[in-house]
Amino acid sequence: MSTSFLINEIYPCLQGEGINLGKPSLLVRFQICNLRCVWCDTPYTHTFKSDPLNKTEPNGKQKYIRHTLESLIQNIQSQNINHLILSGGEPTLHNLGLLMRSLGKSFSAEVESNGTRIPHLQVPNFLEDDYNLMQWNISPKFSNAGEKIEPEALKHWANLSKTNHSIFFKFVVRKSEITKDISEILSLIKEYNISNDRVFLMAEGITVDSQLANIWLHDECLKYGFRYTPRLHILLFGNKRGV
Ligand SMILES: Nc1nc2[nH]cc(C(=O)O)c2c(=O)[nH]1
Ligand code: SF4
Ligand SMILES: [Mg+2]
Repeated sequence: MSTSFLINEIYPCLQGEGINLGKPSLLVRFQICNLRCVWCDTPYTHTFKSDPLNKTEPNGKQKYIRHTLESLIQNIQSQNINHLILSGGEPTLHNLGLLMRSLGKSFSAEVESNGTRIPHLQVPNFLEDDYNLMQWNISPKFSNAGEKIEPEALKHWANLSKTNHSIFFKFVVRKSEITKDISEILSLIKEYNISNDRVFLMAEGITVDSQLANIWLHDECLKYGFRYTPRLHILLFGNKRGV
């Protein structure tokens, strides 16, 4: 059976978060997630309340597309953008190694992952060398998301980050609970020996207001030596699909 990829949407955009903020990119959003964060901003990748069930169609036809490796590559190559954001859902539920090996060296990529999985142990055909084919933006979800971290998986990413300089950690925090969030993040990075320099803090929220007036976040980042990331697409467009 050939490998297939469940794709929710593909669109050009400027990377809105993290170390490549502002970089022209093609966002490839994979369907399915193994978590259920309370503040998830992309529930349409894995719940049946919104997308992918199209309520206007009698049989609730699903909106995501099952691509073969070949058709996904064709779609990506036709868009003339050579930097990919592989997001979701949880993209590591799909074979990203095979995808990037097949696309070849003219494409670069960064993965937006929740860090609960260990691809070379859990994804058939994901090779240890494949980690070097993309940057990894690992965003562990903890109590503020109503989720728990996967200790073995976080240990894996933390260990890999010692030798692989393209691994970053992005923690979503809330102004209303910043003391609790920071204290959990500090104990996580201590326990897993993650360097502060690899850590981004990002304010939770899908409204323009939630991304403004974040001096509190600036101050926390400066205090602990973390990096600050805004959410550019939310600042520019608010809560909108495809941006
Ligand atoms: N512009 C833009 N940049 C992004 N970076 C990560 C995104 C995501 O949804 O994971 C995202 C997104 O949805 N839009
Ligand atoms: S890991 Fe990401 S996509 Fe999955 S439920 Fe949490 S926020 Fe949503
Ligand atoms: Mg997102």
